[in-house]
Parts: sequence; structure tokens; C-alpha cells
Amino acid sequence: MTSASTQEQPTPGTSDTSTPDDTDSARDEEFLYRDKSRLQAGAQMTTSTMARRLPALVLRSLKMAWQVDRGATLGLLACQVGTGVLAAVGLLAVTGTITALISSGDITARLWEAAPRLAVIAAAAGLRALLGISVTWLTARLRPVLARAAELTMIEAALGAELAANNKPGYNDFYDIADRGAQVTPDLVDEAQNVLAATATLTAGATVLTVLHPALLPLLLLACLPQAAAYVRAARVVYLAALETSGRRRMLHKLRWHMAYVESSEEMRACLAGPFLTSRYRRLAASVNAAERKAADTGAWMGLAGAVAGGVASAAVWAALLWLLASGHMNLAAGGGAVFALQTATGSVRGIINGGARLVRTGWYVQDWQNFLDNAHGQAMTASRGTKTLTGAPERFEVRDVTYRYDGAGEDSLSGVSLRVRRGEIVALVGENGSGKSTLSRLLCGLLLPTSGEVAWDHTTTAELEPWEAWKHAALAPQKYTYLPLTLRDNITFGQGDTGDAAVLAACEASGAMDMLPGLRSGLDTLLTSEWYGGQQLSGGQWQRVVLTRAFHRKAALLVMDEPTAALDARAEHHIFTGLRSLAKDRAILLITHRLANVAVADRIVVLDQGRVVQEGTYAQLTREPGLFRSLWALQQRTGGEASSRA
Ligand SMILES: Nc1ncnc2c1ncn2[C@@H]1O[C@H](COP(=O)(O)OP(=O)(O)OP(=O)(O)O)[C@@H](O)[C@H]1O
Repeated sequence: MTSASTQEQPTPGTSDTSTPDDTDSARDEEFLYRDKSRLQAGAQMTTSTMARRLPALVLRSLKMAWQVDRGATLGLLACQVGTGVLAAVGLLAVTGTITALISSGDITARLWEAAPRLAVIAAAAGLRALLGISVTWLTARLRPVLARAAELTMIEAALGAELAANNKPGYNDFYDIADRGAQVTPDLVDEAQNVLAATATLTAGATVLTVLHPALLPLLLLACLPQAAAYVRAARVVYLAALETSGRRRMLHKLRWHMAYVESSEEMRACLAGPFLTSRYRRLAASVNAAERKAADTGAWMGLAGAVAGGVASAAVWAALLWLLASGHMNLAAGGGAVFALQTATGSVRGIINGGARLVRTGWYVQDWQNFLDNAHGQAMTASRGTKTLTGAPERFEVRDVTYRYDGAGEDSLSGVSLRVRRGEIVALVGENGSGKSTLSRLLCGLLLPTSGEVAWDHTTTAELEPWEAWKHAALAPQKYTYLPLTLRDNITFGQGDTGDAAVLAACEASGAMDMLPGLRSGLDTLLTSEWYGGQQLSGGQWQRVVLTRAFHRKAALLVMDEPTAALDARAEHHIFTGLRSLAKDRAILLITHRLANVAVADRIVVLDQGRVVQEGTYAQLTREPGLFRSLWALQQRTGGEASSRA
């Protein structure tokens, strides 16, 4: 870390932002957000490897364009080829006209002779302009749809992957980099088409040039190569810098979000997090700026070297043409045509070579998108799980001798754990922070598959079940819940089951969310956010009621509630716990809570400590016998007692 910090210092001018954390170790935080593996993978994707992969990538993008808008894709291809053909026709006509006009004879006769060609030139130019307008229109139509389709492909792949894939270190950076690839997918289609159009134009230019003199075309190709090579190298430097800074740029994005958005606005002010984070933002930004500036400088030098080499090579081509004329190898009339053909062909060759170079550059980013898809597909649930479906709602959910270790973790989060819960039963899971309760609930729901051991719903293991079908039988109110800027009804149902008033209101009744309905402008159809016009924001506890309503509305055979009343007031908490028994009539309930007095409602209590089951029994048994449960419970009792005696 120390050596890294000496390689890249914050840029001068940012030192005036010193804050209490401005120490040597704090200055190193920019190095926390780096993932070298991404950079190493990018470094392996050399220009030649990329060039080999390009045809497949272009084909993939074209296929996607075809799927999202056949008309526009076909239209664009036709326009680009048409533009190329018209350019070629125009070029042939111009070359013929120049040759006719420069040749000897009566000028009126020469003009008459050239007239049909001039008409062709005018018509070709007009049609090209029309095609150009069509290309702009079709591109504008296709680009956003194609980018959205690439994004959706990523989202579907991410949703289809095992939950465990999300927990892998670097996964989010991978996603971010791939997202950039999704945005430039339309460029790949554009650039491929431009290369196609330039190739069509060049065919005519090349024919003319080769007829005039066979050496001209190879010379022309040589003249364009140095610039294209420089372009690719410069683009690669920028690409590698983007990979290298991806973690830090993502952190900048997060900081921006937290500093400006409503959800963290209180802590930004009252905890003085604003100045602290702004200072950190400046330092990180300075480090990213430095990396990007270095890449830009290197790219500019490479571009300059390419331009000089290209200029020298172009001068050589023109010198060769002059020499051909001066030495009598080419007459003046042919020379006139050659000048025009050379200019047009130079444009086409540049179009092809630079277009090819741009294709390679875009290919790197799109390859990142493809890599993400391959990776997500490699961890797809369809690959790791079976396709069995349940004939009805399961009766029994069982964890058998399960061990679980998160990817990248040094030790198991659960070891040799067994637990069983039947419909009609409430099982409470308790234990200190980090003891493995949430992890065990994820395994019981089939969200994670065990590292060893098995989780069975009736007689089928979660590894054998088709997950999306299985989850129709599970409802989860997680500890970290999701609330979306949707209406209350949508936040509860997520578009599933009976979305009618009666069913939704019954779930509201069970969760205690009914109380808050009179305060909502449009009842169930109130938009729950203050970020959009007309929306209404809920309090923390009100949101927790919504999350519980969501779980109750699903009427699933398995109901898992992780800290379901942490944000609720005493009345609301009482409402939930007194209603649990009636909910458990046709459900198996797993309840995770730190409020140990509440677990009296459970039929059985399972106590976890450091990933192992250390106690199991009823409330009456566990409050009597010595052990972890009784000591935690006694502490809570004592705290409550002390508080009431002070009062
Ligand atoms: N996504 C994850 N990736 C890696 N490790 C994790 C992840 N989630 C949890 N862990 C680790 O697994 C262990 C158990 O965590 P878990 O969240 O299951 O505990 P818990 O008992 O629910 O804690 P709490 O009472 O604080 O909610 C902890 O050591 C934690 O660091």
C-alpha cells in the first residue's frame, strides 16, 4: 500500500481540503477500491485477440439489433450499402468526367460528352444525401432500443444467477464495467456499418486506382495504417485506465449518491458526514483524474506520432503520383482522375482502417459486457439446480447438517447446522450478531445452496427444485428490505397474486399497515416516495409495516421474518406477535429476533452461536436452563428492570 501511494499522489491544489481524517493512512483509502483482477483480464485482451473476437461480437450485436427492430436494422444496412454503392457510382462518373474534360478536342463536344455523367453525379449526390438523412433517422431509432436491450440482457443474466454470485468480491465492479459495454453496443453496429459503407466506396476507388497504376492502392493502405495503429494503441491506454479506475469511479458514484440524495441527507448534516465525504470525494477524484489524464497524455502522444507517420506516408503517395506524371508513366488526363480517385479512396481507406480501429476499441467494452453475461450464465441457477416442481405447498422445511461459507470468506458462517419447521409451527432463531441467523434463513428459503449438507422442502432438496417455481411457496421479510418508488399496492404485491383491494387490505390488516391508510392521499394507489411529484414518504416503521404486508399477502407455506419489528412501535409490535399464531395456521414460520421476550410465542427456539446450534427448546425450558439464551434474556430483563426502577 505504501509503495502504491508513492506512485500516485493526489494532485496539487486539493490539499486545502484537509479534515480530521487527513492522515497518511487515510490518504491510502483510494487504494482500497481497486481490483487488479479486472485489469489483468483486460490486459490479456490484446488488440489481436480482440480483432479475432470482433466478427463474433459484431454478429451478436447485429443479431440483437435484428431482434429489437428488424425494420431499422435492415433499413440501416441497406442505406449503408446504398451509400457506398452511390459513392462508387459518383466516383466513377467524376473520374470519367475529369478524364473527358481534360482530353483534347472541341470543348463543346467534350461538355456534351460529359453531360450524362454530370447528371449521374448530381443524382448520386442527391440520393446519398437522402440516404444520409435516413441513416440518421434509423440510427436515432435503433440506438436507444439496442442499448436498453443490452442492459436488459444483463439484468436477466444477473437475476438468473445464483445469489452467491452477488456476494463474490468484485462482482459489482464487474457489473459496472459491463454496463458501460451495454451502453456502447449500438456503436458496434454503427461502426460495422460504416466499415461496410467505406468498403463499398473503396471497391470503386480501388478499381480506378489500380487501373491507373497498380502501386497506388498498396501505397494508400500503407499511408493509413500508422494512424490507425496509433488510434488503437491510444484507445487501449484509455480502456485500461478505465478498468484500473473502475472501483474508484464506482465509489465516487456512491459518494455522489449519498451526499446528494434524500435518504442520507440527515446524516450528511447532523453527523458532519458532508464535509468528510466531500474531502474524500476530492481525493478519490484527484486520483482518478490523474490516471485519466495520464492516459489522455499518452493517447495524445500516440495520436501525434500516428499523424506524423500518416502525414509522411501520405506525402510519399502524392510524391509517387507526381513521379508517375513527371516520368511519363501516367498522362495528365489520367492524373486528373487519379487525384480525385486518390482523394476519395483515401477517405474510404481511412474509413475502413479507422472504422476497424474504432471497432476494436468498442469491442473491448462490449467484450466486458459479454464476459459478464458469460460469467453470470456460468453461475446460472439453471446450471446449479434441478427442474423439479412441487405438486402442492410443502408441509415441512428442513436443514440437515448444513455448512455454509461465503465466497472469499476465511471461515464457515454455519457449521453442521440442522433445523426443521413444519406448517402450523413457529420456530424462533436467536443468537448474537454475526452468529449466522440470516444466512440460515437464506438457506432455508433456498436462496443459497449449502456448501455441504442439504435443505429439503418435504422430500425434495432445494438443489433439485426449479427455484422460481419453488419461491412461489416462500415469503421473506428480510432484515435489509427493499422499498421502491412505486404505489403502496405495487410495493405490497409486486404484481403478484390477487392485487385487488380486498386481498391487499386483508394483508394490511394483519400487518398493522391499515392504520396508516387514512393518512395516504390516494390510499393503496399512493406513490410512496418524496422524490417524485405527487408522492408521499413513509416513516421507517411504516415502511417496515409495508414489508410485512408484502410477506403476509403472499400466503406462502414458508414465512421467514428477519427482525420483523425492529422499527415498529410497541402497539404495532404487539399487533404482529399476537397475530402470529393465526398466521401460522397454514404456514411454517421462521422468526429471527433479538427481542427475546417476543420469542415466547414460538413453539421452539433454536439458539445459534458462531455458526453452530448451541441450544434448542421451548421458551420455558430455555429461560430456566443455564446457557447462552438465558444469559442474553437475563441481560434484557435486567436492562428493562433497571430502566423501570429509574422511572
Ligand atoms: N454476503 C456476505 N458475504 C460474506 N460474508 C457474509 C455475508 N453475509 C454475512 N456474512 C458473514 O456471515 C456471518 C453470519 O452473518 P449473518 O448475517 O448470517 O449473521 P446474523 O446472525 O444474521 O447477524 P445479525 O444478528 O447481526 O443480523 C458473519 O460473520 C458475516 O460476516
